[in-house]
Amino acid sequence: MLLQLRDVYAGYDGGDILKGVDIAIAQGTTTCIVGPNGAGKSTVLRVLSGLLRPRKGAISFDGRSLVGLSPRQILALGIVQVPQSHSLFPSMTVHENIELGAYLLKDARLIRSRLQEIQALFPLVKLRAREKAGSLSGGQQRLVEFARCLMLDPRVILLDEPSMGLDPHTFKHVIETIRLLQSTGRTIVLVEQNARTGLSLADQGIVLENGQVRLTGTHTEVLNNPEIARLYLGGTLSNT
Ligand SMILES: Nc1ncnc2c1ncn2[C@@H]1O[C@H](COP(=O)(O)OP(=O)(O)OP(=O)(O)O)[C@@H](O)[C@H]1O
Repeated sequence: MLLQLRDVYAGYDGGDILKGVDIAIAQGTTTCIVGPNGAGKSTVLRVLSGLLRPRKGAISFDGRSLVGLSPRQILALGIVQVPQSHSLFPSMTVHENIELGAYLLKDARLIRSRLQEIQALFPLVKLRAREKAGSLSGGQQRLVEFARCLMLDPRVILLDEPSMGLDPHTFKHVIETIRLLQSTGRTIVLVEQNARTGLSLADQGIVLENGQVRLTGTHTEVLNNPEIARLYLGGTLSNT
């Protein structure tokens, strides 16, 4: 397994939010974590990115422990989180924003070649390179945020509720962008409120409830689990 959490306990001043979480993620797959508000989904991403140190338990990435590493060290190992929207600098150009994604890199040639790869994958990044990021549509800005994270050539991409607050058009754009990231063979860990959509993008589905993994399975196993369907995927999500 590329990424593994074993019996992880983590939380804030108020006590543990994650209470013995076990998650195993294979290289090149997409895992979607669903569950009710407050279940600890974002907290799982926080322990993976190093923003929150687990109180107990093990987290390993490609055979090495991540516990105790700083967010910067974890980033340098190739685990990046795409920030929730509005993280671009609107008065800077698209190109300048993309370049900021390379801030850990020193080698100008490497930066150039990464930029070319990203432009090939996201033609918009080249087409609109000189325009201010703030002049792009919401969906285009999200796309630039996703593209920017590729400057570090990450092995793992963490996405926290990428669909949150988006209009249907932008939402479609974001789903297409996630599919594009998947096509590059990246490992993706996705937390998604829109459980049906999130799970349909994923190889593996994880239902987190009250800081514990309630169910792990393929996305169809999770989608078809009668109890899960009733609790989390019921009528309200059926038309998304
Ligand atoms: N920085 C923080 N300090 C203290 N408590 C926090 C902090 N961040 C989150 N919490 C608490 O931890 C619990 C789990 O939060 P988390 O964000 O992981 O939930 P979630 O499953 O992602 O749900 P949501 O969809 O509501 O974000 C919540 O009760 C929340 O109030």
